[in-house]
Amino acid sequence: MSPEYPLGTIRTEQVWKRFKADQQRMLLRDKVEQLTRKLRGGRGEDWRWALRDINLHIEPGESVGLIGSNGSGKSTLLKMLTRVMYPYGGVIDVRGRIGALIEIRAGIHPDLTGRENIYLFGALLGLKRREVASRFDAIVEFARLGGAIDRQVKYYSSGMQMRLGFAVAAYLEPHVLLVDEVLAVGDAVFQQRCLDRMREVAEQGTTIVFVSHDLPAVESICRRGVWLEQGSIRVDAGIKEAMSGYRDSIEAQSEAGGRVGEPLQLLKHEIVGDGRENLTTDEPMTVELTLGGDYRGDATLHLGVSEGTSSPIFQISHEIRLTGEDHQVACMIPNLPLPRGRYTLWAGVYSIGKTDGGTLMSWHSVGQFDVFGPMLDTPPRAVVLAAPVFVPHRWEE
Ligand SMILES: Nc1ncnc2c1ncn2[C@@H]1O[C@H](COP(=O)(O)OP(=O)(O)OP(=O)(O)O)[C@@H](O)[C@H]1O
Repeated sequence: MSPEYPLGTIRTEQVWKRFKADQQRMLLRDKVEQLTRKLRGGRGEDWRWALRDINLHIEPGESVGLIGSNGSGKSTLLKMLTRVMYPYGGVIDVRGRIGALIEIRAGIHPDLTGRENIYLFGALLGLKRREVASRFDAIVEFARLGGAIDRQVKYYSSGMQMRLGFAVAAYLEPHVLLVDEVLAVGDAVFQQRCLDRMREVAEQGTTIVFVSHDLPAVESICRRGVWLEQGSIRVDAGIKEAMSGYRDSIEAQSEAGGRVGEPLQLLKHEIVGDGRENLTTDEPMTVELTLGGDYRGDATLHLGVSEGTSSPIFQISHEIRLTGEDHQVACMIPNLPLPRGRYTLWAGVYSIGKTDGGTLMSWHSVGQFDVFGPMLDTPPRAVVLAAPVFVPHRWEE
């Protein structure tokens, strides 16, 4: 790369990465194919592309969320940015000091104490001892390690190791901060503090690349979203646009989920408000369903509501008796606890019984609906709401 790119720049040009298929997880069919290739004089090796032609230009100070389903290549890309792995082809250049938390134990030496690890890491980043010393207290304080700082890291719990790893990565003032899923190891309060710290370092001009399946957390930190699908960049856009495309694709996949051949089908559904009008926050909502199928017996019907993603905000259940005829059932919620927005309704039916308990209609998204009413109040920075529930309330002073 030419030296004119400033510190904090990340550039990847036509990056490809492949792995040998995991021998242990290889299906018999793959094995037969591999042997056939060998017999025909081929190399007999089975490669899978984990990343295909990745071109990313990230400017200093940008905060980028890498999203995508399991196995789409997010961690592999992050590992290559930290130079833990090298590409098969293409060029990767990350300018400046890199702080990375990509695996709980990455970069942490178990035989050294927490203190020694902090100084070692600082030295590896090219910081002077004095520079590390001036940040030392902040690291220990953030990681809540107290007296354990002079204990060997091998005696730390995984939560303590993660806290040390994050504090070191985020407080030694890297030009680029790379964070993978690992935050999930910490408790909810610590996760909030990490998100808050990431926001702070972003504001100070550090470039951030954040990988997580916790979409609200990614949305609260990142301005730009890169959605990876089967090793390729599917969308590289503003975080809202990238998220909404990714969420739609999760929903489409679950709607397309193989329900053909199940004993029950959802023939009709309707979601209506009071007097069959629009749905409004804190007003009634009625869900009417017609189930078809010749199953006879007792079953549990589950309904759920999610906001875009596949994790419902709430879920309610009801026992029903199926007679083999079309079955109509309605559920009324007197005070809809949802603020203004677009939501997805989910449904599933499972039989009750000693001998034949099982899936009659698997859990899947049924349709979307809009709620009119107040917007949710904006929380303070880096506070991630697990779900947007409207709580009726009144203030007095
Ligand atoms: N060391 C490895 N050896 C063989 N295959 C690997 C290796 N690391 C990753 N892969 C494969 O590369 C692909 C991409 O994996 P990667 O872990 O980067 O995906 P991911 O998007 O981070 O997934 P997740 O969300 O589950 O963490 C997967 O098919 C995975 O099985």
